[in-house]
Amino acid sequence: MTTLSSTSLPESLINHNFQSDRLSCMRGDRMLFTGIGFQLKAGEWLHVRGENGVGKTSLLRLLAGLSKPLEGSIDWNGISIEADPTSYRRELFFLGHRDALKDDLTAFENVLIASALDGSAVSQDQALSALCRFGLRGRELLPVSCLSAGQKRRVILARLLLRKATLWILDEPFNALDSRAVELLSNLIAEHLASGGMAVLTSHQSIPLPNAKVLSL
Ligand SMILES: Nc1ncnc2c1ncn2[C@@H]1O[C@H](COP(=O)(O)OP(=O)(O)OP(=O)(O)O)[C@@H](O)[C@H]1O
Repeated sequence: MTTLSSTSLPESLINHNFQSDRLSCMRGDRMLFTGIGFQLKAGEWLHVRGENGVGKTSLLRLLAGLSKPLEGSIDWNGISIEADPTSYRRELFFLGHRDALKDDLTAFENVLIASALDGSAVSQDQALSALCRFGLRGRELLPVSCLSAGQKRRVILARLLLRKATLWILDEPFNALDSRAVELLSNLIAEHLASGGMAVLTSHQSIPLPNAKVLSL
């Protein structure tokens, strides 16, 4: 297995650290999990695995700061994500189950608006080239409502390409993708990790990426 040399990373990334300790989560009257802990450093990723309904999405929503744990801590660079949620969100890209696209806008408009809201200045050329990289040439000016499930997913992945986030939290990112798009996304995640990024993914499939840590719920 390849390991990242800390000397090959920019100074600003070497000390990045994402960590949780003793997390527990309750949904309805059911305790989904207790005592969950992990630590990720620059270039590492966490594969969250488990059967349907075990709590993977619930865990990712906690890690993204979208809901609160019953107990336990989640720290980004040694600081609780609750203490400075704005800085944390700037470093984060979260891909949930739902596509989070505006159906009446085009793929191109969706990418431009999402990037503006993220605070990343993206040019029209960059947006078009990201959509093309994900095979959407010729589809970029269609309303998203006219795209297939896999094409909608590809629009989100074009956003991922443009977003300069250090931590990617991706819930079932390979869902609805064909084999070409799976390869593109795998390459994109590999590039992200090689440049010192981190990722937390759920997937029922094995993912051939280096520097994996596995968390089985
Ligand atoms: N708001 C809620 N209220 C009550 N129960 C909930 C709520 N959200 C989730 N659950 C329950 O919590 C359990 C875990 O759901 P979750 O979506 O985290 O599972 P998962 O491991 O991601 O499943 P899958 O592999 O099917 O996507 C499920 O039984 C679900 O019905």
